[in-house]
Amino acid sequence: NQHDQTLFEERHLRFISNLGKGNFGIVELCRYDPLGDNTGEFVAVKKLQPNKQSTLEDFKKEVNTLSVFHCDYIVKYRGICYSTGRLSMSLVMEYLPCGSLIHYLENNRHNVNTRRMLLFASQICKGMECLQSLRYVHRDLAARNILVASESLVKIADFGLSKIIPFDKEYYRVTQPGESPIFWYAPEAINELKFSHKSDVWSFGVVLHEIFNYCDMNSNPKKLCMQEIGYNVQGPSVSMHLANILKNNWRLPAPPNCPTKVYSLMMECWAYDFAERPCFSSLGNHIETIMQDERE
Ligand SMILES: C[C@H](Nc1nc(-c2c[nH]c3ncc(Cl)cc23)ncc1F)C(=O)NCC(F)(F)F
Repeated sequence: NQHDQTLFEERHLRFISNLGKGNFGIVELCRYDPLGDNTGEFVAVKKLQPNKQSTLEDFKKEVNTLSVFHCDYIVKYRGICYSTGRLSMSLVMEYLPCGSLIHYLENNRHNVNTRRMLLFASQICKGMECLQSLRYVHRDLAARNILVASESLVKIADFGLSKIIPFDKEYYRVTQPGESPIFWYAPEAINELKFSHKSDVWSFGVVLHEIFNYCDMNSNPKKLCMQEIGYNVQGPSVSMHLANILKNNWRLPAPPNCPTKVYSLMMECWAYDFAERPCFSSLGNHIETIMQDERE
């Protein structure tokens, strides 16, 4: 709740480097060093940049979201830092030195086997079950938004686009598309801007595809979809072309050496009708069954 919010004093936050730009704003690597002797811990600080899409209120919602999540598979929120004059605020999170799953898989292809990939996938499922239990839809589930905590633990991050589904509905409809990651979007999200736990399941299928492609940038979802659509198609009509090929049952092709059972799991996540897609709990169980069969 609001009262046990851990407050970080801006004067003790020492900027080290920029980690990247997220849905809400930039994330910096800082050392929180109240003793001033460089013994303080590293933290990831997300600076809010209120723009047309996101306001301070939305940001406070993200803060509250993260603060109630006590899940091993969701990046840990540490507290907030009000900047001088309280004009803006920053979200302080744990810093995971291994970085995003894209970075990790690109650089560790040789020592990540099928079992390890399936372990990561089952952890993402568990993190999504946590989110779902609080009626949150992530809306930007992608390998770039998964953090690697260790060689056997990953965590979901970047809730900048996440929304709470209203209690009287099963989906959340956004007003403006913004710069959306449409290649990770379910058809109903592309066509009607409708987001639900089942549209997150579709995106999970795309994350599974990324993992089994070792996040190889030459065969990432955007590249493969644009190859199918045709590079001469530009701008807003891309989403219409993407919706069409999905309607005509085109799907991302099986990654090289991807086990048949894993590819059919992706295909289940990409059922055109969201009611036919599995839920995260059954996905998690299915993945653990495949893990047992995978004698590595
Ligand atoms: C916008 C920020 N971008 C980046 N973050 C980090 C990062 C390393 N270690 C980290 N530890 C805690 C956090 Cl919150 C981020 C990082 N590395 C490269 C980035 F481009 C981000 O949040 N990306 C989502 C996700 F966290 F999943 F990678």
